[in-house]
Amino acid sequence: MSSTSPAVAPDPDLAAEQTAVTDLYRRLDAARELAVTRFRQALATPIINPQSLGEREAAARFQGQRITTLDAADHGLVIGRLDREASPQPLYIGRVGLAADDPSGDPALVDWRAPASRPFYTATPFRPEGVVRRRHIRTRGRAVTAVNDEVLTVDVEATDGPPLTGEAALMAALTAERTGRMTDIVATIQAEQDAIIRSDARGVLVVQGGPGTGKTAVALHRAAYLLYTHRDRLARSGLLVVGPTPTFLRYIADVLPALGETGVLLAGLGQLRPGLDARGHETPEVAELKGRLAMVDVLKAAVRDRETVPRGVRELVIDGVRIPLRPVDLTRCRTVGRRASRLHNLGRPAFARAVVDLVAQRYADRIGADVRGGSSLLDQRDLEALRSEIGQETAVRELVDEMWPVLTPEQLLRELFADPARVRRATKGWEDDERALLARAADAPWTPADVPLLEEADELLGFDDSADRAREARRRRQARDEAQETLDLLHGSRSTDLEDDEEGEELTAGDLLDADSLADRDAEVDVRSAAERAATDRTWVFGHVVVDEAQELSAMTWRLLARKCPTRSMTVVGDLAQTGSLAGATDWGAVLRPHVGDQWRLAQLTVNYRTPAEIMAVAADVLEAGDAVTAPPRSVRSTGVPPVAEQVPDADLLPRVAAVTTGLVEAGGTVAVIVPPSRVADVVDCLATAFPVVSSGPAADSSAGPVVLVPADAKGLEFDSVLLLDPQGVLDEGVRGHSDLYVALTRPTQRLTVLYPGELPAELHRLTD
Ligand SMILES: Nc1ncnc2c1ncn2[C@@H]1O[C@H](COP(=O)(O)OP(=O)(O)OP(=O)(O)O)[C@@H](O)[C@H]1O
Repeated sequence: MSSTSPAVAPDPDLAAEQTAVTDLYRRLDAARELAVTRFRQALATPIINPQSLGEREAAARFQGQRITTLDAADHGLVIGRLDREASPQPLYIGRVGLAADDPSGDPALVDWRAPASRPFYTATPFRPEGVVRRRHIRTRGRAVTAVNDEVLTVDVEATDGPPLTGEAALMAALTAERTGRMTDIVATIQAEQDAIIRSDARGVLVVQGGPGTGKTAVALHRAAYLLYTHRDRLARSGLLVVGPTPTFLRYIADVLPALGETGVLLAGLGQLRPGLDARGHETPEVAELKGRLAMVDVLKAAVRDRETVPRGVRELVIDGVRIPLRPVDLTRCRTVGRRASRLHNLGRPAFARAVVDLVAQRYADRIGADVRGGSSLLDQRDLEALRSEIGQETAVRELVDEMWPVLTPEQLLRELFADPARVRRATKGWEDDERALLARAADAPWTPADVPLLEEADELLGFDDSADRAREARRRRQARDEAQETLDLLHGSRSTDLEDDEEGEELTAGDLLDADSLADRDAEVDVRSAAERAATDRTWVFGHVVVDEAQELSAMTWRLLARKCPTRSMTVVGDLAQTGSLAGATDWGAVLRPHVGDQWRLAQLTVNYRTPAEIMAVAADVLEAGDAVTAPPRSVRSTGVPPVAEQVPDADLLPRVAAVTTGLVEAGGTVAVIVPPSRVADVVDCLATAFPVVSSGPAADSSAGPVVLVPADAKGLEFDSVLLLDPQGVLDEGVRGHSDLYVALTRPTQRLTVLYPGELPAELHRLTD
């Protein structure tokens, strides 16, 4: 427990803080009014050319974002204050920065991410960092409801574990009912979390921590911190946050705007390919296989397999002339294509030209030979014309398409997985039962495990953008000509009597600009944010990537993320004890080595802010039984409410589930029923008769009613109450049963009930003791 003693401050303090908070809200309102005025002004700016349109859009966007940031800060604007040795004035800390009237002194409110705020999170009686007193200010709406002080200059004795910062405020936050959405922790960030949030942006930072240690919270606050401290760079390049499922992303989506950030792209594992939302299902074994790095070679082989040479001699008939093409000649054409580009689609034009040359030559030989007994009648110009005609011949085009089709990644994968013969050719040395796992109906929906494969295929295929480039070159030439005309007009119209008078020469647009830069200025300005552009551009490179529940990512997904972040500026958070997927990680070094070698650093979180000690003790037994490589986290609080286990005969199970769920709903807050996959349908049917809204699966929403989840879908989430049904089923049905049970047990913030038919698994003995 904390080494400082929280005390409820007397009323005069409350009144004084109310005055300060009211003043800060007045400044917030003024700042917002100013932003709204500027926003309107920006919209009213007349558009005289494309450039002014661009500028107008950019200004409106900037002010729009500022309004969003200020709006988000309205809730709980002020979080506390620091009284410092060096200054008679307190320093107020809040969700945004607000300027003071006197710009030479402290700001009226310091943004929680600014360096000056740091002691608010890190100062302790052992290391007060110049702070005499830290005051947490709690508010509801704009009213101050409590202030909690910590005096940091008192003598304290060392205690076990790290001291808590702002214990009273922290406990109030932790015991609050959950809403189904994550809230920010700006007011109560703890020192070990703060060190991670503000850690250097460079390199790969891995945050390993048990359930409820605030990994997700810390990752999101770090994202907000980096966007604040590296504004310019990240505004240009954007920041990607990767989470496991759409439900999880919805759960965290509110936090970043609440932290004042809008320029972040959130993506689930099925959404890492722009334009695709892959939600198909597949077995863990298939997902694991598709997640292996060996798939890179499979795809390479599959692409080469689409560059084929017919087995025997192929005869084309052109204008009645028979032209035999031998495999050896066509193989030579293929070699020309392969040498021209590493990428399949980009090699095709060279291949096609080689085929046309070959056919044209043979044709010329034939018609030349017919007339003059062997020597050609055609000169170079005739041959050129002939080539052009041959290139239009349907038979030639069909041959090119057959031997070297233009391929999209979707087409490559669809046709590969739907054809066992193709799979066999692309998987030399594989066992047949593994090959069989890759089989997929051509019209099956894409799954998250397909996403890195589609992206990899893109890397191998490339796309032929020569038509786009030609179009762009034409557009530029035209713009340049028009710009030159404008400049000529301007030049022609300037006064001639000043021509020789250097002193008094007037400058015209033509002196300052050349046609190219004028054409550039008129080019359309793309005013979308980095996140918006990144969402549609698969070649986008991010300035920083945050990965949550990172233990679930396959090797192929890591490869994809490494491509999207060549600077390797990444924050990776996860828990090896919770890995549920077969493709997931059991060792951070092994996962990261192919991409960064040993160039990554590890930070650990050890305190569980979610699960009460009574429940965590049960979860810790499961962790141990599963031969975990990690230690369980230490719970920060206990509720005095022990978890309950009840044996129920199978036949009575569903009615009992309905009754217990009703009791938990009545107790208040969010409720989840966590079940093994085989029981989902029955439990949903049963609860649907008792509650107006019951949701389940990746889209489940606990703010609307109880949710029924398998452990994989509950990952990362938390609920006030959890009913765990059939723990033995969870152990048996999961590919990593102990991880799944551990995840299920660590979701509640208040109450846990376990219902089991048959025997209680030995791991849970504590529940019956
Ligand atoms: N410093 C803090 N102040 C207040 N609440 C906190 C703090 N740190 C964490 N929490 C709360 O603890 C809960 C658990 O945090 P979070 O979900 O980030 O943990 P996690 O490590 O990601 O857990 P899991 O591994 O189960 O996904 C959340 O409700 C979060 O808001």
